[in-house]
Amino acid sequence: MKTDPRFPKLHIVDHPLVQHKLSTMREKKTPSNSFRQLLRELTYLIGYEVTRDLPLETRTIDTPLCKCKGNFIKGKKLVIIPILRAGLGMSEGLLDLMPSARVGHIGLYRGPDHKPVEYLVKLPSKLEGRRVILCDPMLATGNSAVAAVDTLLKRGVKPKDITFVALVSAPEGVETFQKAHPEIELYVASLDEKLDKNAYILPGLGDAGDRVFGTK
Ligand SMILES: O=P(O)(O)OC[C@H]1O[C@H](OP(=O)(O)OP(=O)(O)O)[C@H](O)[C@@H]1O
Ligand SMILES: O=c1cc[nH]c(=O)[nH]1
Ligand SMILES: [Mg+2]
Repeated sequence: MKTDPRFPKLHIVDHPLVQHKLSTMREKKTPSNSFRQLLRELTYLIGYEVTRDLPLETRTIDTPLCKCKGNFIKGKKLVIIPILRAGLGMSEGLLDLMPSARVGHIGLYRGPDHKPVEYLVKLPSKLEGRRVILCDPMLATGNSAVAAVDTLLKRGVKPKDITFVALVSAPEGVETFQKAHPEIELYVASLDEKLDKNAYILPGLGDAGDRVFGTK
């Protein structure tokens, strides 16, 4: 994993498998079905690092041969929250890793001036004290990520319990996010170069939602 001296909470998962799969996703010739599958596989690889600090508890179990101690993920249920639409491509992968997690949804799209417009919030009750993994493949201006976290904070989630997971990020967006929410850890597969004049990430991979769902 790499870090960047400008962004203390940013973790860049740059494993060779991650770089290979992400580069394939960036290619414009990659069709939606492969794009979706790669996004899911990349989420496993990034998710492996995101969940590295999950607490374990020990129970005695019976193997076919004897008793032994087994370690299991401990504690209150995790909550996975995709930012719709594109985040759905990552929440599926996270759920494969943690099938008993609860799932919430926050629907946002980038409206005029790249300001996020919220159109859906459906969250599990009693979010307080739960560990939340918020996911969205793209962190461009950072405005959508900031707005999604604001929504969670209003529901009583503490910043220390939130982790944000993305695939591709722009320095402008990481800066905005870390200014707004300096306590929150960010995991990405890549910190790209910059935003273009339409606030798309360069080199990026285009519009993630459209590529996941084949809408353009
Ligand atoms: O950092 P930002 O500048 O806010 O941009 C990132 C947001 O833009 C994309 O969503 P989009 O608005 O395209 O919605 P979609 O997922 O429905 O396509 C992406 O999935 C993020 O949610
Ligand atoms: O490059 C970008 C920026 C925002 N949203 C995307 O899907 N892609
Ligand atoms: Mg989109």
